[in-house]
Amino acid sequence: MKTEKEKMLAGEMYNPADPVLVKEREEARRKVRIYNQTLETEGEKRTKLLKELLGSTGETVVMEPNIRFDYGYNIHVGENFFANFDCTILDVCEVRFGDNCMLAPGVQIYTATHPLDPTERNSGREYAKPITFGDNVWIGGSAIINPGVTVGDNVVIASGAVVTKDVPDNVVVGGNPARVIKQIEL
Ligand SMILES: CC(=O)SCCNC(=O)CCNC(=O)[C@H](O)C(C)(C)COP(=O)(O)OP(=O)(O)OC[C@H]1O[C@@H](n2cnc3c(N)ncnc32)[C@H](O)[C@@H]1OP(=O)(O)O
Repeated sequence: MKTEKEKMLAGEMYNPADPVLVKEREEARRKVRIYNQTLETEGEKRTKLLKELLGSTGETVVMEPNIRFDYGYNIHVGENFFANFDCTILDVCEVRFGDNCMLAPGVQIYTATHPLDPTERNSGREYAKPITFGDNVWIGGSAIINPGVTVGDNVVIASGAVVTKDVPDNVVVGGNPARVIKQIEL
C-alpha cells in the first residue's frame, strides 16, 4: 500500500496530517526561518542553505529573503536561478525550472489544491499537480502560477498574471487568466 507521501508525490488524494509529512514540513519551516534570518553579507551561507533545502540546483542559485516553501525538496532549479524578495513556492508536488530563470518579487507558485466538493474538502484530504518551467523564463512581480501548469522556453510572464493554462515557447503572457500578449521573435 502507498504511503501518504507516495500518494502526495503521485498527485493523488493524500492526508497532509500524516506524521511523516508534518515532520518534513516542520523541518522545512525551520530551515526556511534560518535562511530568512541570514544577513545580506552572508551570500555563501545562503547558497549552502539553499542547496540543502532544494531538491536540486545549478551552481548559481540566489533567492532574496523572505522565501516560503512547503517541503523544499520538491523544488528543482537549473543553472543561474534568481528569485527576488518574498517568493512563495508550495511544492507539494514537483516544481522544476530550466536554466536562466528569474522571479520578480512576490511570485507565488502553487502545486497544492483542494477538492471543489465541500464535503471532500472538509475531510482534510487534498492533492497537488506538478509545475514545470523551461529555460529562460522571467516571471514578473506578484504573478501566480496555478497547479499543473507547464511553461515553455523563453517565456515572459507579466506582472500580476494568473497563469491557469500551459504556456508555449517564445511568448509574453499576462492578465487574469493569463493570455498571450505577444510573440518573442528570436
Ligand atoms: C527579478 C525581477 O524580475 S525584478 C523586476 C520586477 N519587474 C517586473 O515584474 C516587471 C514585469 N514587466 C512586465 O510585466 C511588462 O509589462 C512586460 C515585460 C510583460 C511587457 O513589457 P513590454 O513588452 O514593454 O509590453 P508593452 O508595455 O508594450 O505592453 C504590451 C501589451 O501588454 C499589456 N501589458 C503589459 N504589461 C501587462 C501586465 N503586467 N498585465 C497585463 N497586460 C500587460 C499592455 O497593456 C499592452 O497591451 P496593448 O497592446 O493592448 O496596449
